[in-house]
Amino acid sequence: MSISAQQPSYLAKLKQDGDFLTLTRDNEFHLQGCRFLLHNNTEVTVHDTGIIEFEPHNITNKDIVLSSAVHGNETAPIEICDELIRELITGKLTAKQRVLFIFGNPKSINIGKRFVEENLNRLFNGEHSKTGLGSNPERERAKQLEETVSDFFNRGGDSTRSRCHYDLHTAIRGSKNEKFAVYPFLHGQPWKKSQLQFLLSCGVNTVLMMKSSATTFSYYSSYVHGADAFTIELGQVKPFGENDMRRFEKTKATLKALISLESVDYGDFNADDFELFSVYRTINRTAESFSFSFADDAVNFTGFAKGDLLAIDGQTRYFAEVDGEAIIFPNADVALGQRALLTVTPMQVDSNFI
Ligand SMILES: O=C(O)CCC(=O)N[C@@H](CCC(=O)O)C(=O)O
Ligand SMILES: [Zn+2]
Repeated sequence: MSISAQQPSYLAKLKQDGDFLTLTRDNEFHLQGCRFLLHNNTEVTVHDTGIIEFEPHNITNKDIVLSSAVHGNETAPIEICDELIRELITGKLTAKQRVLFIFGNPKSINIGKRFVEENLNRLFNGEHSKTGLGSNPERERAKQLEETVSDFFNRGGDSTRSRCHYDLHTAIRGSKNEKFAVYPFLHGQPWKKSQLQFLLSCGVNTVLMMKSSATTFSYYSSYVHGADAFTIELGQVKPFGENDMRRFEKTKATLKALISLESVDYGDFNADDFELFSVYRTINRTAESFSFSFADDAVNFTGFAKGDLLAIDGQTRYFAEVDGEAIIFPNADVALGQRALLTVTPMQVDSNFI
């Protein structure tokens, strides 16, 4: 980002009301950057549309990335981040840690759709620049977001600092377990109980352990920057104004504490507090004719008996291979070659949790 010497015309209003979300929505593709100090000496940097950083004047030990609107119609996470940003700018909340907020896809917020041309959350980890398709705004945005996150973590300092990235989403379908997180593939590294405790404090007691690399934003931060990164599903997709914000109180309070305290105690780990799942397999859509055997309103975590038909992809029929194989993120409408379904089976805490 280039920050010009001349302060932008939006600055006085932004300082007064903290409404970075409206500013982002009014500038779908680009916003002049700027830097300013709050009364509490926090340095605020607007990097571009939808990208704002807070750097407190005190010594910090955490670098926190909070993203929302990677899918534009997933409004509850946007409303949560909007509130946190407003409170930081207006001084109601004081940052004690470095924090970078990202509204991923501003135009998709405005059209109320998951994406405009291409699913942004399939374009990370370099996928944005792979040959095949020409560029489009989502590919450019994925590249910019990777560069911004890299720059943010690198400026934070060495790897003794705690790096985290919570990518906030809501799911298309209802879910038996309303809130759940996806723990990206760690390539054999152990899963962290302290992160599960953080998630529990957010009201998230269900976690899926991925078994392979991905092109998602959370996998990128985990794999490339060693961050504790998760995709966090906070409920079901709803339009603005229709979210019951009482359902997000624990998440908001936990994020506020994370940002505004030097350290937070999330209590002792107790395996019984969690429902953990291991990804059993990923089913991609490869044919034009693709359908599921279950109803459009079948919820995430619905389990099937061994031998039950799950999906038909062209000539291929997929049957449940084990009793209790449960469906996550079924979506028959994805582009060819993309994930149409994840299935999971329960798992227990073992020695690979530290
Ligand atoms: O409900 C759905 O079908 C999708 C909800 C969603 O956007 N989930 C993320 C999960 C990303 C991950 O696997 O870490 C996505 O599909 O991008
Ligand atoms: Zn999403």
